[in-house]
Amino acid sequence: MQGPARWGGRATAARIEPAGRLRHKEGQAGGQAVIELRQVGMGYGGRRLFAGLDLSLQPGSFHFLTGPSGAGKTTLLKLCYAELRATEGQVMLFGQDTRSMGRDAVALARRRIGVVHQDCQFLDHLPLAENILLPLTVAGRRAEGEVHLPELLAWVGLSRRADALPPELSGGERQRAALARAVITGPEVILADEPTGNIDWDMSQRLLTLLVELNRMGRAVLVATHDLTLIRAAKAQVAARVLRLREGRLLQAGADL
Ligand SMILES: Nc1ncnc2c1ncn2[C@@H]1O[C@H](COP(=O)(O)OP(=O)(O)OP(=O)(O)O)[C@@H](O)[C@H]1O
Repeated sequence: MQGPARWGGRATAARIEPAGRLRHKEGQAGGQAVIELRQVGMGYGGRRLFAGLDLSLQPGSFHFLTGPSGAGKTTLLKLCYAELRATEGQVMLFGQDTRSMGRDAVALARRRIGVVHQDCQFLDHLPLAENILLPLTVAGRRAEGEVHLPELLAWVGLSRRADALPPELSGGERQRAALARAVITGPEVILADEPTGNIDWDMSQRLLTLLVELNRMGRAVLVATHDLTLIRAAKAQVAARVLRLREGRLLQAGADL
């Protein structure tokens, strides 16, 4: 595994952060949350999933979100990056209420959030490197990405797979590629939905380490996962808060985890 010592830790972190933003630390007194949900309610087709839900992600924080299948973890993540609009309450992105933001403002805020989706889809006809560059290509910032790409690929351990097509990748390689794609724009927040869903324990650990490293670089990280073993393993690496979504309520998990 490539650890911070091997690839240069913080110095490298600065280089894989093209946007050159941030360096907040968790616990900055009274600091503005990067994402905040206030009394949020959400449901589909008249069926309420949750209500009165509060969540505040501070810069530099690390949260796990757990809960039974169908509790609404993916839905909650989608609210956090304004993929969905809440049916009740306020969703604040970087201090702005999404209800009063136009489409462009929401799009700008979303660029500051990197998302690793549960199914991590790629364009199968494009090599891995192109897929990772895609968010910057679309934003007209491809050249910026090309400068950082070799180091980013090395960081996720995929230097030798740059030319591979997505269908040729293993599950763990896909997850790491998805993480690289999520961070190439230099987001301030990383939201990961079951990033270790289909990969073995060693690879889960490796992915966890990458997320912890991102967090040490100052990013807020929120990971939705069923995997309580992963959460327990993370405790040795990071001061993470564990939130449990269950029967429409979001609770801080106790010492039983
Ligand atoms: N677009 C949608 N339309 C209707 N119902 C939906 C939609 N998306 C999700 N649901 C339902 O909402 C509930 C919560 O789904 P969600 O995917 O958020 O849960 P989850 O906790 O992430 O589940 P899992 O752990 O299985 O991924 C489920 O019952 C799901 O079927």
